[in-house]
Amino acid sequence: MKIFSRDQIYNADRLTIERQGLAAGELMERAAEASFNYIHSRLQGSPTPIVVLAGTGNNGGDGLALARHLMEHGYHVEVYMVQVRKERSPEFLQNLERLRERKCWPELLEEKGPRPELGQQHIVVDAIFGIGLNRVPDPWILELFQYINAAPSFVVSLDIASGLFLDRHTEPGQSVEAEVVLSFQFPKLPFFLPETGSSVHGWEVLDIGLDPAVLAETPAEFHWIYGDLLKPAYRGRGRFAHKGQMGHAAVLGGSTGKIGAVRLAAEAVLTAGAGKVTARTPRSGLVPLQVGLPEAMVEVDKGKDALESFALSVKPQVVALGMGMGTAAATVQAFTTFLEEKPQMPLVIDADGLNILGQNRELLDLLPPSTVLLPHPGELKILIGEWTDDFDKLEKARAFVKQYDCVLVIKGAHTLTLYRELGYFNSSGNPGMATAGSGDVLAGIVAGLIAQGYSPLDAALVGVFLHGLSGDLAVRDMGYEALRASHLIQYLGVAFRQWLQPPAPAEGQQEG
Ligand SMILES: NC(=O)C1=CN([C@@H]2O[C@H](COP(=O)(O)OP(=O)(O)OC[C@H]3O[C@@H](n4cnc5c(N)ncnc54)[C@H](O)[C@@H]3O)[C@@H](O)[C@H]2O)[C@@H](O)CC1
Ligand SMILES: [K+]
Repeated sequence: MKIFSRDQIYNADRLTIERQGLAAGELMERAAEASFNYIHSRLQGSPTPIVVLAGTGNNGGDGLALARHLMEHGYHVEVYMVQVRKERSPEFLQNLERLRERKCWPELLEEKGPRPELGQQHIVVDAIFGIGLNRVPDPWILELFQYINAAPSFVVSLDIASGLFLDRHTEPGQSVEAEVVLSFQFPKLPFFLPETGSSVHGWEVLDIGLDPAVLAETPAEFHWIYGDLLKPAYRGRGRFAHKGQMGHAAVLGGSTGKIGAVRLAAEAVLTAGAGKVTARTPRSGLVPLQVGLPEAMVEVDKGKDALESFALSVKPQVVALGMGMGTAAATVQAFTTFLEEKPQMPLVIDADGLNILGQNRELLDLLPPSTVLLPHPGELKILIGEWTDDFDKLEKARAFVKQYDCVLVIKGAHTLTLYRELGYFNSSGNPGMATAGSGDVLAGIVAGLIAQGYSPLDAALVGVFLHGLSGDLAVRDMGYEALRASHLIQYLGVAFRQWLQPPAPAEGQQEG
């Protein structure tokens, strides 16, 4: 699903109005009806009091139109006009008039004056600012946000949590915190970034019928990725498949005390469907790997505790390296030699592989095109430098990807994969996956997919998605606390099966 910029949203609105020959206010009416349907289907007419806080732009207009629908269906609604500025948009005024025709006179909420009572029994509809926010709100409005956030009411924001900028950083505490955002047509970029996403506890995309051709022909820089979108990438297995055709991945890494990382990655390679895996570790890895993972072939290095050479006696389709590897001088030298010899297969680089690259930046220039790098935030910092906020991080990461022509997978909630000009946010996964070895498993899955012929980008997107889905399935049995990286491998088969099931009826709901 595309994530549009502000200009793209306004443009899609405008073109839809033109092409569908809509009257002024028609799209707002659709947004209000969709929001009403969402709320009504959940409240089912219950006498919950609803407080609508409307700004004076089109987001406020959405709020007023929604209030009208709610009142017409017998809900108890109090409407407040938050005087964010003197100007009022024409569609706001149109909807204000419609409310007045129905004998509803919204109360003005200004800098001075009383605040509405917001109790546990209330639902608050936050329609103060939408995507039109272009400067930090006045202090009294920020205080109003704080007042709303401190209240025990359930907050539903229209389109975006008021105060969040669509395309730049919002300081903590300067936006409404929404239990759910009813986001029109597209999810919004700040939902996916840790700093701003934390004020959006859940979100739902509501279809307001923007012109499908406009949506299709507008290229988006960011995408929200879920399983059905990835299905065309599935490569499957022929009936006459044998292991020699299903790909061979090598996993290079480990150091004494961290051999388990290689074991997890190698096991994930096989569980993701690759035909063969070779693990290359220091000598101390031989016994644990042979005993722990009998399906793997093991090559040991002359170094006892750390890798001193990356020279493989086999010719795999992909090499995953770095997990548990350490940064001993001999290992750095071995990695350097390996890159200088221009490896002829795709690489998947994780953990200490990334640390070595960050500390020896000349090596970055030696990476084969489309190398997959899988940093967590700490490793990302080593690669791209410090950032001031998430939007700055995005910019720096995109510049890095452009410079080194790599697939950069930034791990975390909504793992973000960047390649060339585009970014893809993942939809699966949960906080239980924040546990040791989780990244090793991901690297193994991605390598296992590349071995089978997936492009590095497809392997990253599918791998990240299945890894998260596996975590979501595992957590149902394990709970968040007990979930360990091994479980992500254990549930991978079920994740594959669930991914490939026929699509369920479309529903946009998503926990943010
Ligand atoms: N354009 C359309 O056809 C549609 C727009 N819709 C709604 O319209 C919203 C966008 O509406 P607007 O563009 O009117 O913008 P907003 O309603 O978000 O904001 C209103 C106006 O306030 C001003 N403003 C910005 N920052 C301010 C600040 N800090 N203090 C005071 N004033 C400030 C801006 O001039 C802005 O246009 C969307 O988020 C969505 O809710 C929906 O009705 C669907 C259709
Ligand atoms: K809002």
